[in-house]
Amino acid sequence: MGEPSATEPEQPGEREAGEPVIATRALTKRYRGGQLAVDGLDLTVPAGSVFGFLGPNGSGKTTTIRMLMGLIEPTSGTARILGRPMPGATRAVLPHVGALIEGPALYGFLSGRDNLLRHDCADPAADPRTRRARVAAALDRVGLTAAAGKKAKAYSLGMKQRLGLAAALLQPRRLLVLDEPTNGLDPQGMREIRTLIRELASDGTTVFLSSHLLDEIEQVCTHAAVMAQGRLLTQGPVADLAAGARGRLVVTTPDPAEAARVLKEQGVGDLAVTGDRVTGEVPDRDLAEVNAALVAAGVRVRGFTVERASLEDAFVALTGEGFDVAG
Ligand SMILES: Nc1ncnc2c1ncn2[C@@H]1O[C@H](COP(=O)(O)OP(=O)(O)OP(=O)(O)O)[C@@H](O)[C@H]1O
Repeated sequence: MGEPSATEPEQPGEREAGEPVIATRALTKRYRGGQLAVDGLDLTVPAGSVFGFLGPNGSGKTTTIRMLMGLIEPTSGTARILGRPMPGATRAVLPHVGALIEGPALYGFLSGRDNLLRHDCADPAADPRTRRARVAAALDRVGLTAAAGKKAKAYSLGMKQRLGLAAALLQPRRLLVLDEPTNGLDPQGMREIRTLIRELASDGTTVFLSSHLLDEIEQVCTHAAVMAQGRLLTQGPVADLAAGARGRLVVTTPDPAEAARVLKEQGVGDLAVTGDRVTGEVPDRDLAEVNAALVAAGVRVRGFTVERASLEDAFVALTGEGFDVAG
């Protein structure tokens, strides 16, 4: 690790409470072949957040993560992690960052425990005197203590992923960067990893995870950024992003045809009738008046609500198209 200068703190970012854990300005990557993979990205990841980096395949998530971790140089723009510039401060920053990128590198013929011991040996910052205890604690953390003696090749995909997370947790971390941590897992494996992420976050670790799964982001993340074709569409608290898209008015009634007619008169657009449910865009006028108009027209109203918009609604509103997760 380099000598700290008079102007740079030795512990990255600790001086600046409240400073974002990740901040990029106009971060751009054009690959040699000419492909503009990331285009002018301004990303702000608050300390303590579980930050979902969402986008379809090919939208530039992995390229961004590789720039953040100092694995590739940006074409232009800047990235700061824990208040320090990347890739310049890579050696000072990375000991505080646990990463799981493109699946864990494991030796199948070694046990889970021996994989972690080996991994820790390769880390020059790791203290050999505390190695066994740290490996045991990391195995415990991810629920692999009972399977620690099994060869890694006998592990399920979910167990391998958890072992990869354990490797990232051998040291106390201020930031965890996880690239598609549930990719390829069955629903049970996904649940386990999501639970683990929530637990890690509740200890105060900032977690930055990429995903192409909208519901995953809604379930585990406090904040999110949405990427499409290398560009940032939006970022912020998940609740705000979803609220940015308007919900839908839902009227439940045994008189759906008459209800649809009245709602149309009341200025409700994009009406759809399915069984006893009539849905439409939330109109600009007072909903009490809309409801009163239904009742005045003799429509028997069983239910009258505005369904909360999901992150998917927000995405559709932003892009004008569905969120295609194929591939
Ligand atoms: N090494 C490379 N050289 C040239 N082009 C690349 C390279 N790596 C990625 N790309 C291209 O850059 C774009 C963004 O890719 P990237 O892998 O960052 O997206 P992603 O959102 O992480 O997608 P995925 O989830 O499929 O990994 C894609 O068009 C991809 O083909």
